[in-house]
Amino acid sequence: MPVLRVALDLPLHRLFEYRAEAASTADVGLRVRVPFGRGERIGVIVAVVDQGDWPDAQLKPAGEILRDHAPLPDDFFALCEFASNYYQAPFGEVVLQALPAGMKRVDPPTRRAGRAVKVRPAGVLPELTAEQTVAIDSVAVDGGFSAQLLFGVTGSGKTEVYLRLVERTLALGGQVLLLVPEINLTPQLEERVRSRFPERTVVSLHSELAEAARERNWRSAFAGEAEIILGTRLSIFTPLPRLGLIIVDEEHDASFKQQDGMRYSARDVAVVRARQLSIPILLGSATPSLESWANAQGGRYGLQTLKERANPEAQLPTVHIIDTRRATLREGVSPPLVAAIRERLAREEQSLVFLNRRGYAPVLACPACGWVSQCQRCAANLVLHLADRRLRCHHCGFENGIPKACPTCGNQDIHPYGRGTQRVEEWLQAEFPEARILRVDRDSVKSRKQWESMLERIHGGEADILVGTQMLAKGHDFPKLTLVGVLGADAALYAADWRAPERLFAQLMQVAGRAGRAELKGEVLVQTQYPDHPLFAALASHDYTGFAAAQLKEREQAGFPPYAFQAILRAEAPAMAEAVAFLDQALALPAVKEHEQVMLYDPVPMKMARLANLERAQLLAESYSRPALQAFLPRWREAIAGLKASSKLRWHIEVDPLEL
Ligand SMILES: Nc1ncnc2c1ncn2[C@@H]1O[C@H](COP(=O)(O)OP(=O)(O)OP(=O)(O)O)[C@@H](O)[C@H]1O
Ligand SMILES: [Zn+2]
Repeated sequence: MPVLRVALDLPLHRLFEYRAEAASTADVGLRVRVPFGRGERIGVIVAVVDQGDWPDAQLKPAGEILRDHAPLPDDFFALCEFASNYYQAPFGEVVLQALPAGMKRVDPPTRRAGRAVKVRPAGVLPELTAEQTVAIDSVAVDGGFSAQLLFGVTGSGKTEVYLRLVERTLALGGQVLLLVPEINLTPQLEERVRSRFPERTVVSLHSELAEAARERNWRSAFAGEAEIILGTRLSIFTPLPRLGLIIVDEEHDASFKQQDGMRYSARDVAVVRARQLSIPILLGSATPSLESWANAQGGRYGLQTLKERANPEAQLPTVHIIDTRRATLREGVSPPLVAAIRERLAREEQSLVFLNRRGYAPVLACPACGWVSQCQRCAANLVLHLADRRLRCHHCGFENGIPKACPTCGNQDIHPYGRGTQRVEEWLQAEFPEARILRVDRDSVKSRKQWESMLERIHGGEADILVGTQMLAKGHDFPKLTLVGVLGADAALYAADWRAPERLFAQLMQVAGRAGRAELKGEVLVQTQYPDHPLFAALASHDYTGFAAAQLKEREQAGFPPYAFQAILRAEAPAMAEAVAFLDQALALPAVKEHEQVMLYDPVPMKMARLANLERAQLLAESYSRPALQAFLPRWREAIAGLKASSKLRWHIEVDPLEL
C-alpha cells in the first residue's frame, strides 16, 4: 500500500509515515490531514513510496489530502532542504513555516475575496543617469544566475534601478520578489511600485497583514497571478512558479535575520535561491554589510556603484562633528545644535533630532541608597516612560507603575538618569515653545496606520522638529528636512560587540541621508566625546569604502567574520549553573575532537544573561572553513540531542549569528 512521507511542524529531524490507499506520486507537495497524538495535524507530503521504513501494520492511515492548491514544487523543497541543512533546523519546521497560518490549521478559516487597491499611475519617468544605466545593464534578466551588489549613496536612485529591472523581468513573463527589511517603515516604496505598474498584480507579504490577507496574497503569488511580490524576510520561502529576479533592498539590514525559531538570514537564503533557480539577484544598499562588501571585493558578486545623488539639484549633506567635551550641554543638546535648529525654524525648514533610545530615561534611580529600577525577570533596567507613567522592560515587556519614593529606603527624591526621545522632546518643546514637534518612535507609532498618518503629517509640513529613533532613518524622502542632529551615538563606538561600529556607521549614514534630498542643502551635526574617532572622519567624507576597508582589515587580523565562520550553541535554564553545565557537556562530546578544523570556546553567560526569568549561556564554534563547520554541525547537533538535561532546559544552534 502506498505510504506517505509527511513533513510536520515539529522540532524533530525526521519525516512521519502514514498509509494512504489512493495516493500517488502526483500528491507530493500537497497538504494532508494526519492523526498525531490524540489530535490531528496538517502536514506536507514530501514523498509517496511503496514501502515505508516501518511495517505497514504499524502505520496509521492518513486523513484527507487537500487539493486546494497546486503541489508545492521541487524547487521549494530544494530551498527548504538547503535551509534545513545549513541552519540545522528540522526540515518539517522549515517547510511549514513557509506556509501562511490559515493553511496549517486543522479547521481552516473561511476565505473572503480581497478588495482591489486603486493606484495613481506614475507620471513621466526620470531620465536615467549614466551610472543607473550601467547598473541596470549589468543585470542580465535572462542570463542565468548572477549576484550583483548595488552600492549607491542615499538618494542615488537605487529604487529607480530596481523598478527598471522589474519592468524588464515582467516583460519576459517572470515574477519579481522584492525583499525589504520592514515593509511598515516604507509604505512609500509600496506605493511607488504599485503606481509604476498599475496594470500588474502587486502583493505584499509580511507579518503585520491580517491572516486572511496574507493567505490570499501567498496563494496569488504561488498561483503565478501576482507578478510582483513585496515581502519581508519570511517571504523568501514563498513558492513562485515563474520567479525571474530577486532584489534585496537595504541588504545590510539586521531585520533580514530571523532571531528566533529557525534562525536564518533571508538575504543569504535569497542568494542560494537565485543560484538554485539560475536567475539574477541584486543586493542594494548605501552601506552594504561587510559580508557582501567582501564578496564584491573578492569577485564573488559583481559591484555596481552609484556615487552621485540622482536628483542633480540634491547634494550629499555636510557633516560636522561637535566635540561635546568642549560644549555646555543642556539635556544632552549642544549650543551649535540649538542654534542650527533655530535657524531652520526661521527658514521654515524641518529638523530631525536622532536618538536611538525610546522612553523618557533609561533608568530611574535613588541617589541615597543606590536603588535602580531593574526588571525582576531580566538582566536589564526598566525604562522610564513618562508619557503614560510606566516603568517598562524593553526586553520582556514587564511593566510597573512609577514608585513615588525609593522602594528600598523610602527616599522621595528619586531621579531619572540618562535620556530617551520623550525627554529630549520635552526639553525641545520648552526651548522652542512655538515649534511643532513630532516624536516618532515605537511608542508613538504602533501600527502601520499610525505610521502612514505620521508620514503624511511630516510630508504635509505639520512638523518643524522631528525627534525620532531609527524608524526615521530608513528610506524616507522629506523634502523640507535640511538638518539632522545626532545624539547619543558614542555608546556603540567602544562596545564589546565588534559589529557595533558597522551598525553605527550604517545607521548614521542612513539618517544623514535624510537631509537635503531636494533642492535645499542638508547639514548633519553629530555630537560626540570622541571627535577624532575614524568612524566620524569616514562619515564626514561620506567614505563608506574607506570605512569598510579599515573594518575588514581589523576583522581579518582578529580572525572574525567574514574571514571566519561561526555558529553558536545557546542554552537557557532556570539556573545559570545548569545552562553552563549543559554547554560543558556539549563541549566534551567526541564529535568535537573529531573535527580539528573547528574551534570551540568555553561557555560564557550571554550579554543579556537573564531574560524573562531564564538564565542564558552560550558557546561559540568557529572555523576558517565553512565546509568544515558545516560538516561538524549536524554531527554535533545529533550528539547534543542525546545529552541528558532537565525538561526546563532549552537549547538551539544559530549559524552565522549577528549578535554574540
Ligand atoms: N535618473 C533620475 N533623475 C532624476 N531624479 C531621479 C532619478 N532617479 C531617481 N530620481 C529621484 O531621486 C530621488 C531618490 O531616488 P531613490 O529613492 O530611488 O534613491 P535611493 O537610492 O533608493 O535612496 P535611499 O537609499 O536613500 O532610499 C527620488 O526622488 C527619485 O524620484
Ligand atoms: Zn524584562
